[in-house]
Amino acid sequence: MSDPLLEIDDLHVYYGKAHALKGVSVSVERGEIYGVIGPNGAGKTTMLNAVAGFVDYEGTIRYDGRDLADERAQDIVQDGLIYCTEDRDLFPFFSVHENLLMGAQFRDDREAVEADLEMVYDLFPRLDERREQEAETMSGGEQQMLAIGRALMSDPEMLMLDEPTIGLAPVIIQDISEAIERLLDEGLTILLAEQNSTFALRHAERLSLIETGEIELEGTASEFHDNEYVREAYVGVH
Ligand SMILES: Nc1ncnc2c1ncn2[C@@H]1O[C@H](COP(=O)(O)OP(=O)(O)OP(=O)(O)O)[C@@H](O)[C@H]1O
Repeated sequence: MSDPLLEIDDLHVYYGKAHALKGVSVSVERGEIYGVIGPNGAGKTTMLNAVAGFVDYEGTIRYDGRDLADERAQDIVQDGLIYCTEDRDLFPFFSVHENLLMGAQFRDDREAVEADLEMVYDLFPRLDERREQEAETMSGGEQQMLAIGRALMSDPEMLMLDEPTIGLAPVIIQDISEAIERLLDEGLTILLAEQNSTFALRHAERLSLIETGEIELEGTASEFHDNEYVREAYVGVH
């Protein structure tokens, strides 16, 4: 039975005269990972930015039944929707531990926050080994893990991830893959924007392909695998 947590309907975004998103509709079911793939400049980040309220949009975005046009960014986080941007937005001079605590800034239950800290350290042992290290001195992969860990510290119901594998070594991508699978097992809902189609197809149950601001294809992972155009243009299997 359909139980959408996030519903994006007929989304349009303009940057001046440029029409960056041209009527995009996506529905993310509770507990699933939904992938959005597409080339540079397709509009993936713009879509996530619209959901986060970072850009003006036309159309409707509903989270858990509520119209996000009526909510402020802080309310969205407190309602369980968190966004891990491509820039990661860490506090560079704060330690790993301090960055993680910043993720919990809207929470009151100290015991639950402590438990989630341990959950994040268990999920990412590389962070556990670097609790006191300043974020700016960490590798790109460690920073990505920290950004995901910090997002998890808000105790989200839904996580939006923008290009979490960009520029990362396969061994680090594997660590992030395993973390994502564990989080899905625990019931987290994920909206994943990725140019790395192999990674997106490995995890996502359903996907959309966006090109120049429009959804060109929508379907299940196996439908994407079977699609010759997707294989040739995005997965590199000829
Ligand atoms: N702030 C902005 N002002 C003007 N144009 C923008 C702005 N942000 C994005 N764009 C344009 O909107 C289009 C979609 O960009 P977007 O960043 O959403 O694509 P993307 O699919 O996330 O690409 P990438 O994978 O390279 O991040 C691009 O043509 C981009 O140049």
